Order: sequence, then structure tokens, then C-alpha cells
Amino acid sequence: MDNPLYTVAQIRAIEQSAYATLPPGTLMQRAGRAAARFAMELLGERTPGNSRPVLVLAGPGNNGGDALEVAANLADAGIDATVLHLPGRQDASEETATAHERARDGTVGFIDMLPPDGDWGLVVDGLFGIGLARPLEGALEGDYRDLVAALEALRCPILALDVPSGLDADTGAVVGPDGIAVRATHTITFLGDKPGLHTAAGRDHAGQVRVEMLEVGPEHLPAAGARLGSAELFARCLAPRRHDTHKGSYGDVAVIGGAHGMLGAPVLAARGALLGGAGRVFVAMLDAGPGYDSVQPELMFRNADDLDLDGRTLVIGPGMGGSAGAMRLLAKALDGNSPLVVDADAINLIGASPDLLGRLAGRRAPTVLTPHPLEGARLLGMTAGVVQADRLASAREMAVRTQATVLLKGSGTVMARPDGAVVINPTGNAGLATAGSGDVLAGICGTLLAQGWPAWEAAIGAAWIHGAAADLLVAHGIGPVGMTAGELPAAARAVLNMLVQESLG
Ligand SMILES: NC(=O)C1=CN([C@@H]2O[C@H](COP(=O)(O)OP(=O)(O)OC[C@H]3O[C@@H](n4cnc5c(N)ncnc54)[C@H](OP(=O)(O)O)[C@@H]3O)[C@@H](O)[C@H]2O)[C@@H](O)CC1
Ligand SMILES: Nc1ncnc2c1ncn2[C@@H]1O[C@H](COP(=O)(O)OP(=O)(O)O)[C@@H](O)[C@H]1O
Ligand SMILES: [K+]
Repeated sequence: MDNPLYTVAQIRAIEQSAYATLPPGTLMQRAGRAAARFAMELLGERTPGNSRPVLVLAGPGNNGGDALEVAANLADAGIDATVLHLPGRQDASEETATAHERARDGTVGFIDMLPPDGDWGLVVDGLFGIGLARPLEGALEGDYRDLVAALEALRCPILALDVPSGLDADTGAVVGPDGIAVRATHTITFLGDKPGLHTAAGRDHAGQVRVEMLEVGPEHLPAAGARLGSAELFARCLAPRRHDTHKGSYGDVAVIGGAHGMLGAPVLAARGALLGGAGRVFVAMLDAGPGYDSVQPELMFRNADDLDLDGRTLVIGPGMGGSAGAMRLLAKALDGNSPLVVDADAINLIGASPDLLGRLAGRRAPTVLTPHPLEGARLLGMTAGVVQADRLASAREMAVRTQATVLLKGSGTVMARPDGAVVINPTGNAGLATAGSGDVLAGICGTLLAQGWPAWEAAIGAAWIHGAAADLLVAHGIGPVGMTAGELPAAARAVLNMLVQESLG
């Protein structure tokens, strides 16, 4: 299944192309009908007339027109729908004016302000969609800000039309430095899915996303530069194990890191690599460190300076620090031909050294960089805030500068390639916001490379499996609160085995 994600500019082009072939108002009417159906699903099987009313928020543009269509459809179905309409200073489009008339002609009720004691069964957010042009403001512009803030106190589902109002559909950032956006439980998005619903603040604001194509056929759809991740994107790498194999068949991983005081990080990465299926896993410490891991005695410990870097996949950076020795090892790893995952301190060192960046960009072997937003910011010479303001653009820029596959971590992890292709990972949860979970991710990415996966599939697969492992732990009551990085490798192993099993049909 392909899950394309379209930019606002692309959605506008789809809209134009489909609009030209249809009678005016058709798309808005379809949007209204589909969203009303979804609203009724959310209301559940209640007796018409006996359910709590639906509050429909209608803004000044065509998103407001969609909302008015929803209200009219709900009223036609016998559901008590009340519209809070905030028209703008400019005339509404013809479609929106028609939708307004339709709602007025039916049994829809209209109110001017949110009553303090409203008891709603559902709120439909049709304030702003892809036409949001600036942050939601207070009194001067119709009190949108106060209205959205007041929704936070309501204890009912909120269905956003197209995009939660206040959210940037391209980036997933809340618009404005001190901005506010609707926190929906569900979003029905029209004419194609949008990246902003799946990354940065998007997951918190969009809730569950349903894509509604409004019967627009594939001939109107452009090629998408971004897609939502799924196991199908790496399915071709999921090979069942043959009997006639041995540990050498599944590759070696060596994790290089572990300066004084940070010895746990490479161990976590190595456990991720081992339980992810690599045939042999080494931990190459910069510090003298322990001689073995009592939890996972299969791991082999080496002194980093003595390790032969050839013929194995390297994961460099976890807990590595920024010493001269670390830098020397990194330069050696970058210059070599081994598949490489560059994580944590190794990324910081590259961010501070044009020489190391040049060596990285000159690599020919598969290379994946796994920065969190601050590490990414150091690489680009900007702040983490700027990286987060447009995670897709930032990841793409990192991929171009490093000529490597980039995996920008965080809610809605973004994978980017130097040619501009982007995938947003849909799995995972905030249980992963715990020290060491990134080390495990780097280990999983390394183990997939060691087992022959290309860099792109290894990055997409590692993010997907790591996130699904966290989701599995939550399903078993192990998190999100108190989930630990050490619990992830076994869960990731379970996910990987399930995927391989499923791939057999
Ligand atoms: N056309 C079609 O075929 C289809 C369209 N569809 C639907 O239309 C939606 C796009 O509609 P849209 O272009 O009218 O934009 P929308 O999001 O309603 O907002 C624009 C309005 O808001 C205003 N405004 C902006 N920011 C503001 C702010 N901060 N504070 C205050 N005002 C602000 C802006 O006014 P201005 O900036 O000029 O002052 C303008 O009036 C799309 O998301 C989908 O739901 C579907 O039905 C499918 C078919
Ligand atoms: N709120 C969240 N939702 C989803 N994934 C998250 C969230 N917070 C963190 N993660 C994931 O957890 C990992 C954290 O990695 P990182 O920040 O490098 O931590 P550490 O260095 O302590 O291991 C990344 O894979 C990141 O994508
Ligand atoms: K909306």
C-alpha cells in the first residue's frame, strides 16, 4: 500500500485539476457528506434526538464551508447540530455561501459564542484548513485563539476537517511562535494525506487520521515526494532464514563508543543489534570499561583502538564523547568501506568539523545518520527549534550535505535521502522519550545493514520496528510511563519475527 503525503501546494493542484472536471460545489459537498458520516460513527449508535448535540465550528474560508455542509448533513440525519460561525471580513466563496444557505434552510441552530455550560457529544473543527495564513489571534480576528483554548476543557471527541485548525499541514508545526492549534481526537483529511499530520506537533493535534479522496481519481494525483512509512516499504528485505546458514551468514556489527561514564550507551546499541539478528556483535569501548555484559554475555568486548574496522557493519557514536581518540576513530570509520551508522557524539563531531563532513559525504558504502533534533541542528549550524519548525526540509538538507540517508528522530521520525525522497515513520509513542532508546535504534539500524539491507530500507525498517516495539510494550502495560530502553531489544525482536512470519503469507 502506497501512502503518499502531499504538500499544500500539491493539494491545491489536485483540487484545481479535479475542480475543473466537476460542477461547482461538488468537492465541498462530498467532503461534507464524508465528514458527517465519520461524525456519526464517532457519535455511535445513538437514538436521533436523544443524543448530545454536535457543535460545528465554521471559519471564514472553504474549511468553514465544509463545516456548514457537515452541519446540514447531520441535521438531515436527525442529529442536533449547532454551528458557531465566524465569517471573515471578505466575502465567502460561492460554494461556502451555498453551504451556508443550505444549513440555514434546515434545522441547524446557529450561535455567536461558545456557551460556558455546553454539553456536546462531538465538536467538528472547520475553522481553518490548508488556507491558514498566520497564527490564530485574539479579539481582533474573531477570538479564534480563545475559542481554541476553550476547546481544551471539553471532554468529548473533536473531529478536525482536513487539518486541525492552527497546524501547518506541511510541517506539523503549530503556526506562530506562541501559536495555538486544535487538539483533535480524529482528523478527516481531504484529497490526500499531509505530512504535517504525522510529525512534530502533528500527531498530538491530528489524533487518528482518515484520508478521504472525495472520489478524485489517480489521474489528478502528482508524484509524491514524501510518504508515510509502512512495513511494505521494507518487505522485500524480510527474508526467512534458510536452514543451511551459520552465524557468518547474518553479518557482524561492531558498536564503537563508550567513553568514561557513558559505557551503557554502546551496550544498549549492541543488545539491539544482537536481538535484531546479527550473527556476531562486538562492543568496542574507548574506555577500559567492563569485560562483558552479564545480561547479554554473547556480546564480545574489545578495545576500540584494537578493533579491525573492515568486514563488519559499524555503529559509531553512542556514548563516544568528543576526545581526540574518538575523532581519530571516526575519521578511520568514515574513510573505510564498511556499512556505517553514525549516531550521537559522532554526529556532533562531524557538525564541528568540515574535514569529517567531507569524509562522510565522500563515502561509497551504505551510510545512515541518526540525529535527534539537537544533533541535527549542530550538523546544519542552526538551533533545534529551526530544525523542528520544518523537520522534512531539515532532514532533506542534512541528507544533501552528508550525501547519506538521514533518520531525524522524534515524534514522527523523518527519513530523507539525498535525492529528496522522504518517509515519515508512523509507529512509536512517547514511552520512547527515555534515555538510551536512541542507542537501541542505532543498533537495530546497524543489524539490518549487517544483514544486507540497503541503507534506505534499513533506516525505514529500523524506525518502524523500534516504534512498533514501543507500541507492543505499551499494549502489554509496559509503558508509556516508565518504559526503559533495555526493554526495547526483545520487543523489537518479537516485531521483526512477526514481520518475517507475515511475509511468508
Ligand atoms: N476548494 C475546494 O475545491 C475544496 C476545498 N476544501 C476545503 O477548503 C479548505 C481550504 O479552504 P480555503 O482556501 O478557503 O482556506 P481555509 O483553510 O478555509 O482558510 C482561509 C480563510 O481563513 C482566513 N485566514 C487565514 N488565516 C487566518 C487567521 N490566522 N486568522 C483569521 N483568518 C485567517 C483567510 O482570510 P485572509 O487571510 O484573506 O484574511 C481565508 O478567509 C481545505 O482545507 C478544505 O477543508 C474541501 O472542501 C475540498 C474541496
Ligand atoms: N514522543 C516520542 N514519540 C515517538 N518517538 C519518540 C518520542 N520521543 C523520543 N522518541 C524516539 O526515541 C528515540 C530517542 O533517541 P535519542 O533522543 O537519541 O535518545 P538517547 O540518546 O537517550 O538514546 C528516538 O528513536 C526517537 O525518535
Ligand atoms: K480544520
